[in-house]
Amino acid sequence: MQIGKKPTPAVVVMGVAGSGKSVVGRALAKALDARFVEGDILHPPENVARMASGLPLTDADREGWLDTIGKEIAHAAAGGEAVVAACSALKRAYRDRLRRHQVMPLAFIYLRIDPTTARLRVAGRKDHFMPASLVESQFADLERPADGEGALALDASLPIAELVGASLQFLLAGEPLR
Ligand SMILES: Nc1ncnc2c1ncn2[C@@H]1O[C@H](COP(=O)(O)OP(=O)(O)OP(=O)(O)O)[C@@H](O)[C@H]1O
Ligand SMILES: O=C(O)[C@H](O)[C@@H](O)[C@H](O)[C@H](O)CO
Repeated sequence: MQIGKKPTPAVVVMGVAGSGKSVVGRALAKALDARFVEGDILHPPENVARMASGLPLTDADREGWLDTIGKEIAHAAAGGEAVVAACSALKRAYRDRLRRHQVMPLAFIYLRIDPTTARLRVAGRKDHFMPASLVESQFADLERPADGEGALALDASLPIAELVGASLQFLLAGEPLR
């Protein structure tokens, strides 16, 4: 989809577990008429088993998973589709790994949240493999996006509609996306 004269957006909604990547990403994809790529369901079974058993993923565990997501984004973009992916993308190296697969610039929406709220949200979610005990490790790994990374940081406690509105504004304003 082409929005005005801007290029078709390719966006990653990132942040720690519980920050709202899935709900915000899905709503943003709907607003953009974009393909939604859910990172959670692209983990290999061994990653899911590791998290479910209370062990955080290592850099090595995440490599193949990031490549799968990067390729999904690139595939949609190559077909001319707008695409929104939900992926924790906690470290700079992970974001660079996602970028490596792209011909087009990749924008990031970073959902900023405090540990207590994240833990409460994850604990309150009953149908998910991620235990609340792993939230602390997510913050330990988190490297906030730096200036120049093409990221918009938003307060994850805002209502979903506001988060989507601010994301759309950022994408449509054609901020430098790399
Ligand atoms: N802005 C928000 N306001 C209120 N509740 C929210 C908001 N964003 C997300 N939530 C709720 O918090 C919980 C976690 O959201 P969600 O599953 O989207 O997070 P996530 O970042 O995708 O987590 P994970 O990476 O663990 O899958 C859900 O119950 C969701 O409904
Ligand atoms: O990088 C990671 O540690 C994982 O990808 C997690 O973030 C999960 O995908 C997700 O958040 C589970 O709820």
